[in-house]
Amino acid sequence: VKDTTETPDLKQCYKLLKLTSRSFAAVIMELNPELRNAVMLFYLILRALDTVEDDMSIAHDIKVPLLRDFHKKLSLDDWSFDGNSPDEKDRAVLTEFNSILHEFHRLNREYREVIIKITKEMGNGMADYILDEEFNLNGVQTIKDYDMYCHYVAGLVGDGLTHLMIIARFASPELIKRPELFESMGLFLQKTNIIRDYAEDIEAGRSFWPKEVWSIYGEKLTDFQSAKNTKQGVFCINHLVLNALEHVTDVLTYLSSIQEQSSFQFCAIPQVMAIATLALVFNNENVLHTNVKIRKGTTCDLILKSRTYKGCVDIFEYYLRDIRKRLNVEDPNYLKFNIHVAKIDQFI
Ligand SMILES: COc1cccc([C@H]2O[C@H](CC(=O)N[C@@H](CC(=O)O)C(=O)O)C(=O)N(CC(C)(C)C)c3ccc(Cl)cc32)c1OC
Repeated sequence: VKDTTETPDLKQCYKLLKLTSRSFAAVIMELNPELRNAVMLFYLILRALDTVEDDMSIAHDIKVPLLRDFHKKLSLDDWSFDGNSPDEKDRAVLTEFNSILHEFHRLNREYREVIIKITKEMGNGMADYILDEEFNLNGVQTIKDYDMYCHYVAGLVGDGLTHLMIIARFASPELIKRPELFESMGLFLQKTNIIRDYAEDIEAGRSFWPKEVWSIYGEKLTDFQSAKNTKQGVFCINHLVLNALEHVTDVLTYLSSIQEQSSFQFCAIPQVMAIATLALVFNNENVLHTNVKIRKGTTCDLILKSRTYKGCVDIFEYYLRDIRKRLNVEDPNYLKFNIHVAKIDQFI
């Protein structure tokens, strides 16, 4: 019989989850008990990895091996790390890592193997980027580099979660043969975040917009912040939105393969938030100066409507039409947009 007692460690883990991301934590809490702890622990381990990577006070010769070997910490009974990440909620995940480890060892072996495998690949991907001089100096170059970067930070998460759901028998094993589908689940979310976070990232001295795209519209990535380049900046946003929309058919195909209600909602909610965010950033010059967010009321509607597959398709259809209506004839992307959105319409 499954031991479902709430140990003090498990309570501590859920406290950490609520601390790290209120809204998404609620979605994880709704998951079927068979999957809830595995996903919660996977989420916290990923946050711990992110916190190490983001902690600028850790010297490279410490950080690189720590990231590459992070998956080996998951085999220890006790381990924690006193970082100096600016954010208290992120620091806690590392200082309280013992609770995560104790609960991790109570997971079904197959779940643990998936989480260890993804943690290893992501940790090594992060370490490679830290050592990649060209990436640190000039940022993301080609669209291929853009997709690869998003693979390491987000595609791998889609990979891991898909395998956890298949082990739990909540998703069709057919998905294993379609890695491009779970890759798109990650890339659609990450590309939406990268487009939306332009102003915040430039402020932090970085951006992940690929040079192959932004160099069509400007000399330097920071150019779009000055008023005279606003129009070019908006065309660049639209080009990146069009690139992200290429993942829509994969996302909808993936969602149609999830067979358990709480897992379906867990997967659907971030995707419908992302399409609503893409519609918000499309043709929106505010993105060049601030972090735009969809309204709370919209979020509630999306969560309710995304409970069924048809509801999700309706949401995507609504926002794709909305974007198409606002296409600007002088936008160089005009023709490509129309062709692509029409293709998605056929799919839907
Ligand atoms: C099949 O794949 C998925 C199915 C369901 C959810 C997610 C994905 O959704 C959240 C949703 C989330 O975390 N939303 C935030 C809002 C925000 O960050 O803007 C929130 O609601 O707080 C998200 O954004 N990321 C982060 C990455 C995109 C880097 C993977 C994420 C990080 C860890 C986990 Cl375990 C899961 C996810 C999936 O991952 C692709």
